[in-house]
Amino acid sequence: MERDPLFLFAGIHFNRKKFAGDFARFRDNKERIDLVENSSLLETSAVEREEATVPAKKRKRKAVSASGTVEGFSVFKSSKSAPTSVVELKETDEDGHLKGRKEMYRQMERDAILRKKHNVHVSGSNVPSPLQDFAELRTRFKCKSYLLRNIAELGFKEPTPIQRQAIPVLLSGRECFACAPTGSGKTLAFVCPMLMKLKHASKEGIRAVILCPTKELAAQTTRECRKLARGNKFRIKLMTKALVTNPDLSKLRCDILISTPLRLRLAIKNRKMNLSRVEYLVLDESDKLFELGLVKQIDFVVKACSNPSIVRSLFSATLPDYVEELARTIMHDAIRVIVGRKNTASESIKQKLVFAGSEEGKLLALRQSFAESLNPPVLIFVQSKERAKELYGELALDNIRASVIHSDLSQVQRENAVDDFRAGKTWVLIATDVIARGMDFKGVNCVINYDFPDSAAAYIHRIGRSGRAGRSGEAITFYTEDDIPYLRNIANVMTASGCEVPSWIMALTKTKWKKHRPKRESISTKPKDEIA
Ligand SMILES: Nc1ncnc2c1ncn2[C@@H]1O[C@H](COP(=O)(O)OP(=O)(O)OP(=O)(O)O)[C@@H](O)[C@H]1O
Repeated sequence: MERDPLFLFAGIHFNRKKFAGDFARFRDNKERIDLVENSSLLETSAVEREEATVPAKKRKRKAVSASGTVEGFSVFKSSKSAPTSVVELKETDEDGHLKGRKEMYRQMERDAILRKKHNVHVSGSNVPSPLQDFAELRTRFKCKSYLLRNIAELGFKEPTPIQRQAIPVLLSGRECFACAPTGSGKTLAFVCPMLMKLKHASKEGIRAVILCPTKELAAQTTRECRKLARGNKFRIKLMTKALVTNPDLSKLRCDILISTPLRLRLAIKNRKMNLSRVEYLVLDESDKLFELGLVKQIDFVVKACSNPSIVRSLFSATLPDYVEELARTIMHDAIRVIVGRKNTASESIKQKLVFAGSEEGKLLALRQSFAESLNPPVLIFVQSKERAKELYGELALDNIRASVIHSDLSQVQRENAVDDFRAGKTWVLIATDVIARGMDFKGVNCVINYDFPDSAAAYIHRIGRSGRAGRSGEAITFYTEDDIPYLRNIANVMTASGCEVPSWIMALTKTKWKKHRPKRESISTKPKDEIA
């Protein structure tokens, strides 16, 4: 009887003596690679196991699309990557060969244990070993001391789970799509290997590009990049409005460029920006970038990054199936890294649903919370800029130190709102979804969804502004009658991250989520013409 190779390598309990016969079948190098592949499959999560059991028909369809192209999006396909083995079999003679194989199995076991400990699930062939610690960056990958020093100065003692696995994947030249909870250090997971791969500043043009869905996030990522690159002479540039109006960007001296897709597209199209030397491309918040409206711009940028040895990666806290399927078909031999369960909220956030009855009820509940228990800084999300202005007006009446951010404000005003909140000058920041993704406000104690989010992903990203980097946080979501059909969707996210939900909510039928932005009564208690 053929034994399932997965069975052979079931983690640390493998009994080599008992299965010596099976063992002998795995002699040559080709099989060694198969085994490494299989062992990585072993570590897949329950979610991935579910995928393995999808009906054959579905799987067949996937297989077909994996070899074909996605309509209007075929640009990722040209990439080459050099598969890298974690354990090199150095010995060539028979004894040495055996010794090498033994060491390889031991390493596979160690990798499996480490991944299990940190809840890391991988799939793809020949997955590099996760990092034990940051020191391994030097011993295994010859990381320069400036970077290790900067990591230490930022107070990072241990790599986070996504950093443990995604960094070696990218350093091995493999493409990667990664999904890890909000606030779990994804930025370092892609910036660190990027700095290591680029090695030093060069005059050869743009060599790395990071795409972010919003200007605020692009600015934040630029700052983080610069902090990590301190002591090296990399030119790290943010694609600002001023830069994009420069008539000729063909000679821009820049190693790393961080931009939103729209600005970068303009720069390529109208300002002769040349991305043909880009070796490293990151799509941060990739599911947002793949949303309708942005996908054309992404396609344009990715095509412009025509270097055949480019390494591309996708990072997000939410990775819907359609983005994953797209990524599967367009990336070359990519490794998938998932921390925890896909599309769940960070477990360090205490989540609560509050029935507010009406719009009036929400304002009352908010005022009451401020009076009784709310511990600033607090971030409040509403569904539109009009409502942000209205709520800001109301909180001003209560003398609460609040600021507001929405798309009607100038870039400077938006930056000031974020900076004031960061610096503690304001305690409450009222926002639309413009800052729901990626923004890292370290000490946010509570996120209030004043208006119910319009999707599960929006919920996960919004509440993920608190409970970051292992800190605890709180999230309160107000709902009214209008929101009840969608309650169950949020409740599912809550239970998946360990929060309790009343049983009547779990008994509601799940509604297929359309963008849920009902027309809501005005928040304002002031006459209309007095609202700023
Ligand atoms: N190894 C580490 N140890 C401790 N803190 C870390 C480590 N790596 C990153 N951080 C900190 O964790 C916080 C969150 O990191 P980051 O913004 O990269 O999260 P993220 O996973 O990208 O979140 P989001 O999905 O919301 O964009 C930051 O304040 C960062 O400085």
